[in-house]
Amino acid sequence: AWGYGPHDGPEKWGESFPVANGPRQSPIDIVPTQTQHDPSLKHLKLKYDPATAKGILNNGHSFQVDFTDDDNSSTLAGGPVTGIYRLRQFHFHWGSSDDKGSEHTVAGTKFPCELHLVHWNTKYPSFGEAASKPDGLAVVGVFLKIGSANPRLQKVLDALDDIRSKGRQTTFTNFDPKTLLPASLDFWTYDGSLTTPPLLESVTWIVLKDPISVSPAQMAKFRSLLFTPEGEAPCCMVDNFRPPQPLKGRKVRASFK
Ligand SMILES: NS(=O)(=O)c1cccc(NC(=O)NCCCCO)c1
Ligand SMILES: [Zn+2]
Repeated sequence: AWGYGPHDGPEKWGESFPVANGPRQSPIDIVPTQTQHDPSLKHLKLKYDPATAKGILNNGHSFQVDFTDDDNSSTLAGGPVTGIYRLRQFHFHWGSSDDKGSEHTVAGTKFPCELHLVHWNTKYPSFGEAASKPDGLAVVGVFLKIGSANPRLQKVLDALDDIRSKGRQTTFTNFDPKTLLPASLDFWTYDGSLTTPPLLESVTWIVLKDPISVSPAQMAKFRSLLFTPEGEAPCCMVDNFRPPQPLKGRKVRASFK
């Protein structure tokens, strides 16, 4: 199976997932001076019901907070998308040190961490179905920047003690992911893919321009997780990011001037 190490990491994924070298792979380096402001982009409409938060899981690649997605209680609309997309889960990617960790970069700048809020298009019957369609998914990316401790992250970080090893999960309820977003919803958008295998080219990326804060101590909590299941030699869950991929002629649009 795939991972982030020297033998199973991003440089090897193409052997099992040839789409790794496809025309719309993610992440990318966003170069603001080469983006185009698109005044026709609508504002992002995010409606999240805290009651849809269900659980938190260490899946061996990251950890994710899962939401019930059997109705339109938590949705994304507007922005670059047509129709209504349902929130499925959010997760993070981070580094072994504060100088790296994000998947998207901004004019070469790496952030220590990146949050992904994953939504699927309700024109399809399920996430699994949507994940194989070119307009199936919409992922909101949020950069985390080292600064003061972010109180909004604390409930998530406090739950990590219960899911240290791969396969561990616990209940995680009454949480509004909107509290994790920056004040401004200004964004860049482009057509891309999942950043992990199966690397499906089904994601409309919506990357917020403004970061949220995270403290060094909070970053240490992310790094206390393990890639490995209980009973195996422990391997710290760090550097679970794919590096930027070739743009291959794609345009990156900005919702702001
Ligand atoms: N990192 S991301 O592009 O936001 C993204 C979003 C939704 C799913 C995925 N990747 C997967 O679900 N991969 C299947 C196995 C992952 C862990 O079980 C990646
Ligand atoms: Zn991700």
